[in-house]
Amino acid sequence: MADKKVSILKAFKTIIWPRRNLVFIGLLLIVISKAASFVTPIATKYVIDDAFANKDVDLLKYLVGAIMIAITIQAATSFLLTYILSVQAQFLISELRAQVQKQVLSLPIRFFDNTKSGALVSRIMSDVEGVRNLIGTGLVQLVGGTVTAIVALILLLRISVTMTLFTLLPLAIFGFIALRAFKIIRPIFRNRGKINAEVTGRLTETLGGVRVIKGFNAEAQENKIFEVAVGKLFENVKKSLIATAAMTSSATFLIGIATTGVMGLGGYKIIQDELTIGQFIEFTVILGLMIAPIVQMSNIGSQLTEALAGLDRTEELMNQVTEADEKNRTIKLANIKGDMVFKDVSFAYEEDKEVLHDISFEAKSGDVIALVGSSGSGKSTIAGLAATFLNPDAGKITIDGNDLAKVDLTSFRQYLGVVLQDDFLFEGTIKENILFPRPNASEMELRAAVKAAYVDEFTDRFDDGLDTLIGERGVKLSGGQRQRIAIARAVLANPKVLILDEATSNLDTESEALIQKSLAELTKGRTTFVIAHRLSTIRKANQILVIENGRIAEQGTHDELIASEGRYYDLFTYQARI
Ligand SMILES: Nc1ncnc2c1ncn2[C@@H]1O[C@H](COP(=O)(O)OP(=O)(O)OP(=O)(O)O)[C@@H](O)[C@H]1O
Repeated sequence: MADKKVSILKAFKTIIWPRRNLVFIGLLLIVISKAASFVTPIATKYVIDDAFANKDVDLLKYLVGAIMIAITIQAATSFLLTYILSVQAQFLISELRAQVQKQVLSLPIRFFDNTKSGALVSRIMSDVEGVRNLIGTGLVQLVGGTVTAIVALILLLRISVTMTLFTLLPLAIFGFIALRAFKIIRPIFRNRGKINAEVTGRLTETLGGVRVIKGFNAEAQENKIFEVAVGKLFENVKKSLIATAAMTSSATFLIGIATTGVMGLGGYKIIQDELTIGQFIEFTVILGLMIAPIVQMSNIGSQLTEALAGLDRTEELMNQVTEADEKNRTIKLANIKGDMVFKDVSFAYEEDKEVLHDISFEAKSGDVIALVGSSGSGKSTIAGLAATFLNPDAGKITIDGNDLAKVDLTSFRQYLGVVLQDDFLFEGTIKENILFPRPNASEMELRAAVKAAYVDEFTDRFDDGLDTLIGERGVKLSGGQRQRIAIARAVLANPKVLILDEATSNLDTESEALIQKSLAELTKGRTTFVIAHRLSTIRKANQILVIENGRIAEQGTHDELIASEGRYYDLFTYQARI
């Protein structure tokens, strides 16, 4: 998968061809600009050989005028070139970023379990930047440069065949070296993106987990890991620098040889009266016009290489199967009641390591299903399946009789709500965080949600109330307060199916009581799967599933399970004791 490369042809088809008009204008501009660049050397020859020799002031005026016009054209075209192409390239970069971000968000949860978020940030932000060189001035320069080199070559041959042939040999050697160097440089660039993503990924994690790092006094270890990672990055940059430097210096050396040869050979021809001084100067300047693009090629070549390497990685990401790609998801739910049935459901995260076995139960609309059991028994996995974050490997989950594996995800998830343990709050105001699932909810709905979750109990004490900023730039909230915001958010979303992962952290009794009340409010009339830690929640549940090693060990209401004095009874009496 990693070796699949974006070919120049493909990049041409998908990126350049759709913008052919702009690229064509770019090419036209570069041809005009390059054509204008020949005016100076040719005019110089006439200045020296004719105007000076014949003391022809009129010719001099005419030639100086021509040079002035040519220079103006060059300046204008180069400005337009950058303006048109670079702006278009940046526009394309923003478009691509948006596309990649969209793609990333449409990937299944399992993808995120295995990918560092920092790495994804780098994929979205940096990898697409390479197209700047494809659509921007890079490619046009390359084409323009090649055309210039060919025209220059013809002009040089017309001035002196021997001198031209003499310069071609070192240039051919350089071309050969450059081609070899690109082969070496491309994988280095490919790798750089990968290393960069790794480093950013680790760094994001380090900063996010700073409490754990400090708490375990693990700074030194973390520094070491980071040092090794940046070291790898350095090695990569060093390699590409060396390869580029070798190319540039061989260019300097070989061009030096060519120029020296021209000087010697040309000087000899002047002495022999086979060449005029004007022609000699014309030759030297035109030679410059031919060499410049060839040397530039090394630069542009590595830019294009980088662009293609970035696109390789983008392409890899774009080829990942998204949730929406699942073709069998054809049932669009228009409205749901919320009856959910698990029938013989099995699931494995990794092949041959089944973590859920033959899970069967029914959740009637509005029921609260409490999932209890020891750590790692499979409670979150069941909740993940109910939320369509995971798909069963065997068996079936139905919603109102429809196979959940065939249901269009958006149509189901609009009726889904989640309140997770460490619920995610964004930087912004409390109000924005509550409105997050339904930004256009009315003020009344907002108020109702705020009341139901007892958020006003603490926001009333803030000067800015619901408009108080939270997060890095605002107030810090307690665990209980954060939970209440998450609950208000879920109330506002008004889901039919609710996944609730109760926080295990102990809250003070007052906060606990408020959360109890708000949860009772939230679960009313919704099919709720709750990974339950609170006895009060469990007691009130319509059905308790005791999960052990991926199986339902016991199933029933609190009273039933207590009466049967089984696993639940043990768990309950143990918890009640402490
Ligand atoms: N993303 C994953 N990839 C591979 N294995 C996983 C993944 N997530 C969970 N598991 C495994 O699946 C099993 C069930 O995990 P699950 O998270 O459902 O348990 P749980 O009952 O919710 O545990 P806890 O109460 O500790 O949260 C565990 O053995 C766990 O190691």
